[in-house]
Amino acid sequence: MLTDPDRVITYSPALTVVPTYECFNRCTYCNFRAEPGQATWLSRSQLAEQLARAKSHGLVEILVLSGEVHPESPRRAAWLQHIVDICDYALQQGLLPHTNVGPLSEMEMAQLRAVNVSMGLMLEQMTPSLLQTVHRHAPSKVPERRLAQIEQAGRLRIPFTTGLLLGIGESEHDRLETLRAIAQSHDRWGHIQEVILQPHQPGHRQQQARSGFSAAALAEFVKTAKQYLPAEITVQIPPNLIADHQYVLTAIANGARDLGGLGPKDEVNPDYHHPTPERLRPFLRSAGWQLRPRLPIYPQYDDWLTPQLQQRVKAWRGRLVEAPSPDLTPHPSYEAVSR
Ligand SMILES: O=c1nc2n(C[C@H](O)[C@H](O)[C@H](O)CO)c3cc(O)ccc3cc-2c(=O)[nH]1
Ligand SMILES: C[C@H]1O[C@@H](n2cnc3c(N)ncnc32)[C@H](O)[C@@H]1O
Ligand code: MET
Ligand code: SF4
Repeated sequence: MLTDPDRVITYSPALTVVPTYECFNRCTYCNFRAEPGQATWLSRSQLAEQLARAKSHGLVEILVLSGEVHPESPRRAAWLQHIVDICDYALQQGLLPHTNVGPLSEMEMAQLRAVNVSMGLMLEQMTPSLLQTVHRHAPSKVPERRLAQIEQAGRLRIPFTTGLLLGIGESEHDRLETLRAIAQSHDRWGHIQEVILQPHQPGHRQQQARSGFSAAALAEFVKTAKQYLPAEITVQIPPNLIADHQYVLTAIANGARDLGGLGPKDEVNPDYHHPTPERLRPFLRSAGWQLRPRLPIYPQYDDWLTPQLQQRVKAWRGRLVEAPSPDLTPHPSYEAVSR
């Protein structure tokens, strides 16, 4: 098939799996968390059911997103093991896990490395001023701590996704500092495959409703991100958080090339449905862009993985090459599953 590689926009057919919603942090913008002790952990039968559904819909990535147990809690080890078990089971089912569960010790991260094809942690923003506001009760969001995580991932050679949460009280200058920190870490380790520009959008569950980050400002910020980040890092934007889809095209014109995980439910922002690839494809095509599924690991990192994981990834790359989209097109009932 002849396609201009410069006119391709990617997404990852993904299902988000949540080990637990309980979280000891209280980010004021969060629509996800439950009080520690007040949420059950995902059971094996629930997981089995979700993964079966993911497979029937042609999804490939299992995005493991979790609330967090305090690093010093006696329940921390069980929490980590629960996450490892989920990734393990997803691999057994032929799916590819990507875990983003907050800061991890070096041992914890090394353990997850063996069962993930890539991992992630949003840097959010580097300015410590947010520790007085949205992150006042969120020890996991200490910027130096998160930056140290990104460094740790580089040392462990883990293909990594990070990003900025925009519109949580940071200044324009703060955003540049955050981009610079990511660029510097990548210069040291070369491990950042993509950077998510995540516009904060208010949901119905959050503690403090501030207004969302505008679609126009996001599209404009893509330009800045492209200036500050190394060219090989892909800029990702979430189409469900961009109310007016014309701005998706503006963001693409400004350098965004990926639409992130598209799946039946956005667990982080349940008030905002993902558009289906079927809906996005003709819309992008009319502007001259081809929408294509990708794996949660970018090809340049395949040889960083253990031989076992490389084998899994290779099997999927074969399928992606042979059948760029029909094979991965979600089932027609996809929209019906939303919410
Ligand atoms: O891979 C990631 N995807 C993130 N996603 C997107 C995710 O890829 C998917 O859009 C769905 O959640 C998949 O069902 C977010 C979506 C939101 O609405 C808000 C925040 C995030 C944050 C992440 C993230 O940190 N890592
Ligand atoms: C998993 C990631 O989700 C992001 N996140 C959390 N809450 C929201 C929200 N209301 N809007 C947008 N992004 C959010 C944070 O950046 C976190 O790190
Ligand atoms: N708790 C993790 C973080 O904030 C990931 C999920 S957030 C909904 O980084
Ligand atoms: S954003 Fe993540 S760390 Fe913050 S409260 Fe929600 S689940 Fe916890």
